[in-house]
Amino acid sequence: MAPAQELPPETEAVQLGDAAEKSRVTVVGSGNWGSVAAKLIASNTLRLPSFHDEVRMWVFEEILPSGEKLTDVINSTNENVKYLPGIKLGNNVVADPDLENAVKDANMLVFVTPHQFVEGICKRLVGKVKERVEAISLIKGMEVKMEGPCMISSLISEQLGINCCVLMGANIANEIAVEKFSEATVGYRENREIAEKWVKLFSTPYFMVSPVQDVEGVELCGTLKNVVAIAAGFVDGLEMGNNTKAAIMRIGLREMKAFSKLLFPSVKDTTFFESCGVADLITTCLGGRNRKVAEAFAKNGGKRSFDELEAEMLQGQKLQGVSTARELYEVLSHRGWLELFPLFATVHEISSGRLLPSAIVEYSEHKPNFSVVQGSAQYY
Ligand SMILES: NC(=O)C1=CN([C@@H]2O[C@H](COP(=O)(O)OP(=O)(O)OC[C@H]3O[C@@H](n4cnc5c(N)ncnc54)[C@H](O)[C@@H]3O)[C@@H](O)[C@H]2O)C=CC1
Ligand SMILES: O=C(CO)COP(=O)(O)O
Repeated sequence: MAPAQELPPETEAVQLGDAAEKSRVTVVGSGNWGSVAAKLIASNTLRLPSFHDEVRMWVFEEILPSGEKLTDVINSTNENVKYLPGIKLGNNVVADPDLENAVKDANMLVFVTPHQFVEGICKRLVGKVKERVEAISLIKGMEVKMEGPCMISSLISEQLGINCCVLMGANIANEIAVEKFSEATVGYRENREIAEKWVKLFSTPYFMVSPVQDVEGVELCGTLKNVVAIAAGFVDGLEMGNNTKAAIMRIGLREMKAFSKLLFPSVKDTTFFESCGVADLITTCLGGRNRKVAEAFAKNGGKRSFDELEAEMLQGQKLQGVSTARELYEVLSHRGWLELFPLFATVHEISSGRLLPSAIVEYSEHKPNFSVVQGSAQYY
């Protein structure tokens, strides 16, 4: 591959922009990916005249074993010592434990927390954000409501009354933190100009971002691949080898595509070939946290719970795949789709203790066999 090129400077019109027009960015979240996102953004706000230098980062406050507050340590060392140790975030990143204060001046909000916390955060933000704020979600997950599944970007949009794009991709945070080359996809609904602004805010020579007009497709890719990664981890824990894992990834990708299109017929086939699709599926099944903890779960024969393993192995970082599998299962049962998605369904049945990890490749009643289902379902 050709060496990464320097990014072009902003156009003269943007450079001459009045200071009042500059955008202020706040990152809502400061976990492993949240901290890397703040670092990426902070390198660009310093470089690009259309943004204020400072990047606020809302921190869910916690007390470290040393007795110090995480926020204080981030601000004095410029490192998130708990979730991204050893990496300088940039002196223009300011950690703020006060959610309202962190967002009040922002006109660009980057949401990047584990998905289970977003609804509570949005409730606290109602009426507290600026009027014409733009948002982007880096969160991989969904909520299930009485009315059906609700993507996180829609939840943010609906609760706060603001537009919300998404950024997803093959983005293991620790690799991007040390500036190894990777790609990402920005999903947007209608406004290409806003999408381009997000692309500009995130792009660096080692982080190449492309816009795609398919917000649901991009977000569902990022969400569903975490369930496939749990299946890949089971296969690793059972030492079933590369062919089996490749089969799981292939079947998983087909289920991702089928489910996405059933839910949103507008989802584009081409989205699955972007970084948010097949590339994210591969990297997560090879090197992600969901895979790692699912491997340990299978090695223990399902006798130690995911919660216990997550706490022990990830030390505060959160898995998304197990809860997404549960949420997905609710949708599949409610709509009578369980038989169409045997891989998704089996992941939940194993992770909730109803089946043994070996069931991931076994015959069962609702799973006649994977190939029959693939051949017959019109949705594939
Ligand atoms: N880490 C990675 O490599 C990548 C993660 N993502 C996605 O980004 C999202 C955020 O993940 P990470 O930044 O890695 O977080 P993480 O997994 O490091 O999660 C821990 C974060 O949750 C916070 N937290 C704990 N309890 C909380 C509460 N009650 N309310 C609010 N926050 C609380 C912690 O303070 C910490 O900031 C997830 O949806 C994940 O799937 C996406 C791409 C890569
Ligand atoms: O989404 C990710 C990479 O793109 C990270 O996946 P894990 O949460 O499994 O580490």
